[in-house]
Amino acid sequence: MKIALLGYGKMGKTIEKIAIQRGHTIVIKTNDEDGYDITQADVAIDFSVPNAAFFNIIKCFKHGVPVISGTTGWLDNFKKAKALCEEENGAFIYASNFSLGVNIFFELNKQLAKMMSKIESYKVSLEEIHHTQKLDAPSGTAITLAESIISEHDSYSDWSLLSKKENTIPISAKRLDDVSGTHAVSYTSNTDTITIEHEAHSREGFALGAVIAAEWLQDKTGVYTMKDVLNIG
Ligand SMILES: NC(=O)C1=CN([C@@H]2O[C@H](COP(=O)(O)OP(=O)(O)OC[C@H]3O[C@@H](n4cnc5c(N)ncnc54)[C@H](O)[C@@H]3O)[C@@H](O)[C@H]2O)C=CC1
Ligand SMILES: O=C(O)C1=N[C@H](C(=O)O)C[C@H](O)C1
Repeated sequence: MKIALLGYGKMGKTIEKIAIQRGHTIVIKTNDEDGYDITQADVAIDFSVPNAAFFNIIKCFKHGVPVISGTTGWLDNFKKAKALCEEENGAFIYASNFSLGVNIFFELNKQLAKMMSKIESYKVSLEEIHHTQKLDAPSGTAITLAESIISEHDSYSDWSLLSKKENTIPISAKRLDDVSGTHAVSYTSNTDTITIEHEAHSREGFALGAVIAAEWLQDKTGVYTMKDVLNIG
């Protein structure tokens, strides 16, 4: 596959390594919004910055190039991107986290929230830890976890950074040197705490998931998720 890397930072470089190992060719690597011909690529992988992702994605739809996006912090425009994809008969996968481990963790989180919905004595909280260069907080993965809890648990209707309000899931976002990404969901009662946690050891799991998603999407049209790609849950 000929791959365009829209965003050639920490993730773009890791994806390049994994894509080449899997026999693909990188035909575009860019940190700019233009100055390249996207139609050279069979598929585009966008890991850029929050204010560039939407533009990069819709450019791919307009030129008939399937696109994977892992960029976080741009989801105010997600519904618009979905609608444009359908209008242009494009192909699109967005995931706040492409790693297999986190996608399994997403399913565990849903199951646990469903169980906990029946037990009033436990209160939920989320913690995410990332490297200090991260632009957005809370992380996209923490938002996905919180939204799943809200959909499964009767006591919660919103999330917020460090909220103490009833019905609102508090999220703590910490920034420490060199942390690839750690997410923990905790349920605390007066007597104990249950925690499920995912810790990424490097960026390779995210990158491998993104390349697998690109391989899967290549000949399709429509809007999909990692659940479709991995066939889990
Ligand atoms: N969904 C997932 O599995 C994961 C998502 N991410 C997200 O991916 C994004 C990128 O992460 P990193 O590579 O760590 O950041 P980074 O800061 O190392 O790389 C981003 C790159 O985008 C470039 N850029 C700026 N404007 C651009 C434009 N208009 N078009 C294309 N590129 C442009 C920057 O120059 C930079 O090189 C972040 O939003 C992060 O949260 C990161 C890891 C995993
Ligand atoms: O910026 C990062 O590094 C990461 N961002 C994603 C997020 O916001 O959830 C995924 C992963 O945790 C790494």
